[in-house]
Amino acid sequence: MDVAAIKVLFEEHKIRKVKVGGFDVDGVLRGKYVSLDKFWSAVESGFGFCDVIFGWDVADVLYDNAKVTGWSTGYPDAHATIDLSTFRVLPAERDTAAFLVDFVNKDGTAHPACPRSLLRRMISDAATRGYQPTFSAEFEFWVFKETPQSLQEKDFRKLTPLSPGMFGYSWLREEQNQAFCHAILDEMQAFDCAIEGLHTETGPGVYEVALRYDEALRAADKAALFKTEMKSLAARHGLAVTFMAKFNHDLPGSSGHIHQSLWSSARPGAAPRNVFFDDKADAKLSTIGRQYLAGQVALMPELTALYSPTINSYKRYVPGVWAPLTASWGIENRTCAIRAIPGGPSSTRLEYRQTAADINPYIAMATCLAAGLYGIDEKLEPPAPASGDASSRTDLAPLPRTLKDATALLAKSERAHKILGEAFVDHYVRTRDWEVRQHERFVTDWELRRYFESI
Ligand SMILES: NC(=O)CC[C@H](N)C(=O)O
Repeated sequence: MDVAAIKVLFEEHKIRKVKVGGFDVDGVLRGKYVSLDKFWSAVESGFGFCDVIFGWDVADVLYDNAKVTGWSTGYPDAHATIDLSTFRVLPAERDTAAFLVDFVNKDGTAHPACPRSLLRRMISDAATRGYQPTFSAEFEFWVFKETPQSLQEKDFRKLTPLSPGMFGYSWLREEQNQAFCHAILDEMQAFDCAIEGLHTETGPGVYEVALRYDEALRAADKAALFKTEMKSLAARHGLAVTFMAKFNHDLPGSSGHIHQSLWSSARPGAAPRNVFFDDKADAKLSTIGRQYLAGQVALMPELTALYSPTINSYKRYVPGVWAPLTASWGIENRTCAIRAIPGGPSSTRLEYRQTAADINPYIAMATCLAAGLYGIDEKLEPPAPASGDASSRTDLAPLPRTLKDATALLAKSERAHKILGEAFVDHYVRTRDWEVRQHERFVTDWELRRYFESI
């Protein structure tokens, strides 16, 4: 989209203000309002954005081990470039346009810690092999009758869910919360985050949304923006949502599954077709599809820290709640980390099920793509598809069960460094190492309840 097209859109929507933002390593959208004058000059030549957004953690505490920025560099500005094609109007601020930015170095190369730039690089790696990745995300999230203040006051405990009881696919609960459900569907459509399906999952106040598929960068934008915008939308309804992987040990976790296929044109100018589809193959999955799948299965344990980024991600990995425990795949098998979905020429695809709602969509999608392309490059053959409960199989590689173990595997993975780039993986490992250390020193309420009196 060029400047002239944006000017027409600004006229049409009577835009008076602009908000620009970029996603950090934890998938948090960091942004600000800018005046129209500032916006137009930034469109021309970019603008400065303090690089502390890559120097602090999810709670704005400064890393003690980062190399990309820090006290030693003085936290200078990173250079941000506005992606005009991400134009949106904010649902609750109808005169305010929103744009996403990419972070770049002074020489124009991508900033090593910028997740959106990482995904761009993987998409361009796919393009050099002739493939266009088509992705989508689905998220489960829990909704509470709480506000940001009440969450703090209650210390995140004894929260009131939007609705009581276990009631999956509940026609009733949706009707009882109709204003909220309609707002999700209508506002997300208007915000270019179109939803294919919305339903209650099993648990008090838990919903699942399937976002419509799109070209990978746009799919990641939609996933990341959905999570951000959902929090604002809920607040306007007097509600709060969480995308934690596991907010309560007694209830199911929240998935963040990623649907994937690669598309390619047989010759220049021809319409692209889904190269995962082969009508004659098992599960309709072509050789390219099998190789892509094999790459993801082979690299799954060592890339887990990228797919499961928080301490909490690993609490979801328990038996009996459809969260995978092994590096496995199966045909229409929801106990596996990857579900092959045999469909028609356009719908045959892979569902990556290891990931939870706490993913940074850019990093998770970039990692899926990098691992899949690795499988194609190496012409890997996947293991036999798992049937029955793949989580209880002891012959399949287990997934790491803590962020500490997953980070150690990632740190020593030569393949991860090769396919995702030294600079990004080095920075990412540092951030996860920090996260582990932050957690290790913390005394939890579980410890107090268990040991305080009795030990
Ligand atoms: N929708 C589902 O397949 C359930 C997923 C499950 N809640 C998980 O954490 O992975």
